[in-house]
Amino acid sequence: MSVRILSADQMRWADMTTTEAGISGFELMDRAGRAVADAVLDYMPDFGRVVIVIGPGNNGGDGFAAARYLRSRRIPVTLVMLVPLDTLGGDTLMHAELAREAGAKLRDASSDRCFAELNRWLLRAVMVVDAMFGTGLTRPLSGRLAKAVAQINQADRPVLSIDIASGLNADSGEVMGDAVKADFTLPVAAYKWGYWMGVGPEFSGRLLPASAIGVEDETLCRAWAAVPDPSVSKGSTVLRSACFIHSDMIGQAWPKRHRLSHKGNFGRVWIFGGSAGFTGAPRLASLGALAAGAGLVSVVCPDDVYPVVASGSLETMVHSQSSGAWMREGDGLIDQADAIVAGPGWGCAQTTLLARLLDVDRPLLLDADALNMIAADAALQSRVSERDSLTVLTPHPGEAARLLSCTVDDIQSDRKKAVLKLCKRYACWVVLKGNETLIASPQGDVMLNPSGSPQLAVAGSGDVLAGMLGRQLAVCYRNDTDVGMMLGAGVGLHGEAGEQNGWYLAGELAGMVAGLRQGIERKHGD
Ligand SMILES: NC(=O)C1=CN([C@@H]2O[C@H](COP(=O)(O)OP(=O)(O)OC[C@H]3O[C@@H](n4cnc5c(N)ncnc54)[C@H](OP(=O)(O)O)[C@@H]3O)[C@@H](O)[C@H]2O)[C@@H](O)CC1
Ligand SMILES: Nc1ncnc2c1ncn2[C@@H]1O[C@H](COP(=O)(O)OP(=O)(O)O)[C@@H](O)[C@H]1O
Ligand SMILES: [K+]
Repeated sequence: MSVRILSADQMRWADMTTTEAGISGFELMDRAGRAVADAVLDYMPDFGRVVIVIGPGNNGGDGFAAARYLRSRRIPVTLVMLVPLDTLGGDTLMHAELAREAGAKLRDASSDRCFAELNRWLLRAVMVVDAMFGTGLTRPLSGRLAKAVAQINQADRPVLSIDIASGLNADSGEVMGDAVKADFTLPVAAYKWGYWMGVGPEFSGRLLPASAIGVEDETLCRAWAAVPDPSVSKGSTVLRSACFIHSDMIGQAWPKRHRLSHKGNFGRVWIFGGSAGFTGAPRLASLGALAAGAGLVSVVCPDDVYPVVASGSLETMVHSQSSGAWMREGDGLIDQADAIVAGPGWGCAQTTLLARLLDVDRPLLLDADALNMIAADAALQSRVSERDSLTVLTPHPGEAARLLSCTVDDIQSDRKKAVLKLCKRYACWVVLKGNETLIASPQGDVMLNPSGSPQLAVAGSGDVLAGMLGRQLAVCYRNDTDVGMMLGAGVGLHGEAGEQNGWYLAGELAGMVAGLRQGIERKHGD
């Protein structure tokens, strides 16, 4: 299954490259149509008529091809055309003819006189296939085409959209005039950003696995370099690759534990955080690190909150900042750290200590107040971008806006652009949190996390994530594991835990994470 995410132009380039390599447009359409028919057969609620609404481009061609495959399974099919047949392209016309020969009814709804045909057939459908527009939508829908979308949405039938819900911009997830509210979207060959950007998730319904139509993975990967991503601007890192986080990636991060393993094998995470009024944050981060499987977790907190943090932490070692033992030159305890997390609940009066941590040659995750201090201090900003060791920033949209001196709306209106800008500005890994968290490497490799839930919008869930990712970085440091895979798996598991029922406190979220993680580790033994 492909997990690549492409822009509309990149997809067009990949389609074209594939046809130049010898697979005809007709054949690609045919394979897409077969995948659509299979998906319809999987999800149609009952045996009955399938109505396929055909638009002016190749998306409609996929619809005609699907009709033939559905007919071969004796499904009654009506093809309702929103443009005259004789205006369609050659491959599409050939598929239209084959669909007719296979017994599909072709009905014209391309003029005001016969537009009522659309509603007449929609009312007789058990399922509707939206083959109006795919990646070729260039302007807002208007007139009859917009009316057709409204009628499909009003018909209250299950809708499967081919490639993308018609009317949704495949890159930005914006609605162009109006858009079909799909129950299912079947991506053709690869995923498009529009499913997740903007209001895309509200229109895409359930995303099915991308159909393999013969566009090679290598071609999809070359498309990023061949065609610039629309989000790339002067101030941002160039997007080099894009995929979404999937269960295989999550599985790889937690191999089976060796029978003779001990806590020293599973990474030591050091967490710097806590301040008066915010004593829970470093504790939640430490729970996150332990839940993700860290062997040893230490917390360093300001002296005034030391008794509170220490007394609430059974499983972690707690040091006060002034005790000094943890950061002696040469043999200080900090030398034992495999990764450092700084920021949860720390307050903004820790710039001196933060500057010292930036000098420690260990993977460093900067969260919460560490990010706020950096946003307000040009000297710290330079030190972040000049660091040689692995550095990860984990801002939520508010922190991201401070780091880029812009508004939250600027961040949220193009999150992909924002994450690439943060990479460029700070020359490090960035995890831009929120619905559909984005991770980007300094080289421009972007991962999108499709899991998660608004359940996660609760105080402390980000602290749990910071600790979890601290553990992931510790494993990278010890075992030289792929950083993108480890961060992606951490974010993915956090999202999956957030989707579970049975928790509402961030501490309980850590418990959910631990349960899922242990399940993955044990599964590797089966
Ligand atoms: N390429 C391939 O080999 C393969 C492609 N595949 C499939 O094809 C889809 C992409 O096909 P596509 O490029 O033809 O785009 P699609 O969205 O169907 O229609 C574009 C047409 O709509 C028109 N148009 C645009 N906006 C409009 C508006 N607001 N109102 C009215 N008209 C508007 C536009 O006209 P123009 O802008 O030129 O005036 C053009 O005529 C892709 O998503 C996948 O499903 C697969 O079969 C695999 C192989
Ligand atoms: N609506 C949402 N959908 C999915 N995930 C969300 C949503 N809201 C928040 N989250 C996730 O919850 C976490 C919240 O982190 P953050 O804002 O730093 O919270 P806190 O500072 O309280 O710990 C992040 O991982 C974020 O991606
Ligand atoms: K469509």
